[in-house]
Amino acid sequence: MATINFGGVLEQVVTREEFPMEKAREVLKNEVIAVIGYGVQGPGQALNLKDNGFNVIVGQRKNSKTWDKAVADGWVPGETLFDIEEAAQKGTILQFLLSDAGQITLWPTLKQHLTPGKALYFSHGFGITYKEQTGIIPPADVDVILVAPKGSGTSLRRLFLAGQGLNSSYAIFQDATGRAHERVVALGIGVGSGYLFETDFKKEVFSDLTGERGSLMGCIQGIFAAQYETLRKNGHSPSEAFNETVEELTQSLMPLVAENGMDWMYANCSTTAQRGALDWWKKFKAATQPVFDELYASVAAGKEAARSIASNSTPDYREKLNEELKELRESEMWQAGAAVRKLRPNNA
Ligand SMILES: NC(=O)C1=CN([C@@H]2O[C@H](COP(=O)(O)OP(=O)(O)OC[C@H]3O[C@@H](n4cnc5c(N)ncnc54)[C@H](O)[C@@H]3O)[C@@H](O)[C@H]2O)C=CC1
Ligand SMILES: CC(=O)[C@](C)(O)C(=O)O
Ligand SMILES: [Mg+2]
Ligand SMILES: [Mg+2]
Repeated sequence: MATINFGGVLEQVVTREEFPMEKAREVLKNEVIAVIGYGVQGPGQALNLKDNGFNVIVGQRKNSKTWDKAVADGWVPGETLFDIEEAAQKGTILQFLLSDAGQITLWPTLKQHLTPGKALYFSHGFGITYKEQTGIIPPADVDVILVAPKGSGTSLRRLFLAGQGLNSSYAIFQDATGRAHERVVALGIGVGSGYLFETDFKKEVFSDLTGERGSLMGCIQGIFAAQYETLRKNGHSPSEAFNETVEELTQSLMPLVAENGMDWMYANCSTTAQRGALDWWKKFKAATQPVFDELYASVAAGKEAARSIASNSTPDYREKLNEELKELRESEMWQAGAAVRKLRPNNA
């Protein structure tokens, strides 16, 4: 473990330098890693593990779209692709990568295959932390571990193919074999993490649910929509409003933030912009702080979990989500966005 100073707080991280791929392969050489579920994280993690030389099989419902996707990705039925039960029986490490709601349905089946010494692996603290709601209570004689890539499974795969890596957190909920630590770190390196930072199941799910509802996904759409509306109300055209709200941010300014931080992005803008941004960010912070505190409380109380389980357990949940996504896509702002994207020189 390397000790790294994160803004004045010392934390332990695991990097690829100190835990190289050869070591990970050595640790897991006698394991069969069964990736259960082939949605977004499933493909990213399974393909990265396979390409990194691990022994991987995939478990997925037969006669489903994702079964066909697994076949198209090169998994061979009867050799490396099985129905969920068969994969769970063959695996020594079961990577439970169904949707959080799907995990509840499948748990009674999966549990039967968690024989002593196996490891149960999650990419989210959800099932374990909200056990009153999920009923997921693992037997005492298996390891229970977590590697949570901090990003989409799609990005995990893309970054791997580009020779880079996504950061992940890792946690141990139960160490039955004495090998939980080496198993979880080896898996974290194997799925393509750039480095791993330590957490626990509860902290992982509380921060993750806050982040995706907050600044990563929910809040950002909210502030885009609010600023766009103000500009439109005041007579600005859709192209002007979209450029000044989204396009400039994603194309020009966020890459600078990613590269070297907020002050660097500010420093590369005009002194006029810097003056205004330095004055106004505190006002926006004060306005949104109560909403973030409300959000965190809702996550901690299990209300966000309850809502997600209830809405993702209905048979038509996918259609309903697609309808809501369509509404977003067809809003004037994102239609303006589609037109703006087409005009980018590299798309033209
Ligand atoms: N989407 C992402 O990139 C990220 C996901 N995670 C976590 O990884 C885990 C997997 O998430 P996703 O890949 O997004 O899942 P997903 O929502 O794409 O579903 C994964 C698979 O579960 C199957 N499934 C759903 N309900 C089922 C049921 N009742 N019976 C059998 N199969 C069922 C689906 O067909 C799909 O193949 C979750 O715990 C999630 O919170 C963590 C980080 C990022
Ligand atoms: C991609 C990710 O990390 C999220 C947003 O937390 C998720 O998909 O659940
Ligand atoms: Mg996340
Ligand atoms: Mg999440």
